[in-house]
Order: sequence, then C-alpha cells, then structure tokens
Amino acid sequence: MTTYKYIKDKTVGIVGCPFSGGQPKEGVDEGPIKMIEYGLIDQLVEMGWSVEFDGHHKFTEFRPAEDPNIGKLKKPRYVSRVTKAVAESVESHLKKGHLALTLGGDHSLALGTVSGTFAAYPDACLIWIDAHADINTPESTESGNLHGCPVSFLLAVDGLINEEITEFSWLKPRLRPDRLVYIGLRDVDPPEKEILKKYGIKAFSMYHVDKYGIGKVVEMALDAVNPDRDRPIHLSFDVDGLDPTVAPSTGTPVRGGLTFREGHYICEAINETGLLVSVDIMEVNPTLEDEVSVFETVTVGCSLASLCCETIRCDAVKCSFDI
Ligand SMILES: NC(=[NH2+])NCCC[C@H](N)C(=O)O
Repeated sequence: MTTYKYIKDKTVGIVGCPFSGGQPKEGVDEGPIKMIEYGLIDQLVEMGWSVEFDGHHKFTEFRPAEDPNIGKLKKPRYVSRVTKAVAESVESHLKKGHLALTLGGDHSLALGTVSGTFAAYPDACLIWIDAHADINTPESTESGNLHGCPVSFLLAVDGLINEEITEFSWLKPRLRPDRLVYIGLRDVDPPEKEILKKYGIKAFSMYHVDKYGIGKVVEMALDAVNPDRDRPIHLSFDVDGLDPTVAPSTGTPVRGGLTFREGHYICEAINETGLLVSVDIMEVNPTLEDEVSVFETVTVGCSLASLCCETIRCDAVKCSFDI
C-alpha cells in the first residue's frame, strides 16, 4: 500500500476534458467520455479511492466566433481559454489535497494541467511519457498544432510568452528545464532536438528503454528531476507513448513504443513513490479505428490511470512470497 505524502483522504478529482482543438482530428474529445463510460470511476472506488467528478467540462462555451491563426498557431484563442479553465480545475483539486486525474483530449491540455499543478505545488517536477517531445515553439512548429507545443510554453522557451502571443498571458511559465524528464521519445522534430539540447533537458528515448530496461529508466528519470524523492510529481501520459499495437486509436501513432507492461510499470513505479499529485491520460481517440482497437485503447487509458492509483503488482508479488 502506498503512503501518499501530498494526497489527503485518498480522494481523486477527475477533470474530464473533451477537447480536440489542439490538433486537427476530431474524436479525441470523446476519449474522456468513453473512459468514464468504461467504468474508470468504479475501478478507482474498488481500489479504495473516493472520487470527485462533477461531469465533463463543457468547452464549447469557450469557442470564439473567430479564431484566426497567430503566426502558424492554429486555434490559439480556443486552446488558451480551455486550458486556462483546466488549470483552474486542477489547481482547485490539488489545493483540496486531491490527486488530480485529467482525462483528455489532446495534449495541448497539458498547458492547463501542468500550469494548475505548478500553481499549487511550485516545487513539483514533470514526467512526460510520449512518442513526441511536444516542445515546438510558435516559430519551429510545422503543423501549427498546439498539441505539439505545450512544453515550450510551460518552460517559456526563448522567452516565449511575449507581446505577440498575449492570448496566453495568463500562463505563468513555472516549469524549469531541470524539473522535466521524458520517457518514450521516438519522433522528435529537428528543432525540438535543438531545444532539448540547448536547455539540457533529460530525455529517455525508446533506445534507452531497450538499453537499460524500464525499471532503470524510471529510476534514472526520478534521479534527474527528484533526486531526494521529496518533490510532488506530475505525470503526463500521452497514450501514443505506448506502441500502436497496445494503443492503436490515437491521432499520431509511432511504431516502436512502450509495451503494455512498460507503460503500466511507469505508473506503478511513480505511484509507489507516494509523491504523485497530478496525472494526465491524453490522446485517446475512440473514433479512429475498428471496435476492437478502440476498446483496447480506451481500456488501456483506464488501466494506466488505475495503476497510477495503486501498485497492484507489488502487493501480488509480496503476497506470493508470504505464502
Ligand atoms: N501530442 C501529440 N500527439 N503531439 C504530436 C506532435 C507532432 C509534431 N511534432 C507536431 O508538432 O505537430
């Protein structure tokens, strides 16, 4: 049983974010709806958690009548307004001592979730599980999709939040490069590689997962951002970090990803630290594939979220030794 340092009364606050505005494929807004329909709340309750969930956010009210590109960035006003509301929800759960569990939706939502976490816990660190680095700047992005950019805004790469992008002036870039670590990368754009290098950001690609094994990689990732194991942890998990054979129904799949167990191990191991305060499960898009693939992707999203809340494997092993 994990002892939680920052969570009171084992309560999880679910922030349901049906949002697809950070990328062009519709359907990712149905991810959180399907994860709840599939029974995620019951899974958490069975594990002894109290769940606070007031229904999904209704983001359509934030959609501006007109939202022309700013430079290359697509739907900047919509993304900004939505993520601001998400930041407030996450912060308010954290201030009540809840574990904040955000269900996406596309990964631009991390502009909100990470902002909310750092507003409540300025000392936090961020573990980002993804095939992509999502650290493009408004200049470097080729797609203009904001789900490929959140990390550069959160870090204020090259002094990003400037006069030109006043739309995002609510966002306080509190993340520091030495508090961010990636696991699972395998599709990083050339300018993103430059940014990672320039800021000395620690990244464990699939090469490192193969070389060292997932157990060692998680330990090294924690050593990098949380050496004394005392900082609150935000885990932002894009299901495309998993191999497409495991999570096929996602907008930007990339072959050669984390296995089912590697993905779940990350959640278990981070849970075991007792330091987890905020979790994102992102980019589940239940409209892109056949029924079986959709089922696999939605259920894997639910089980990742559940294992962030309990290290079941560890108890089972202990139990078998006890017998
Ligand atoms: N969250 C994601 N799925 N991001 C994919 C980003 C792909 C590409 N690097 C881009 O900036 O458009």
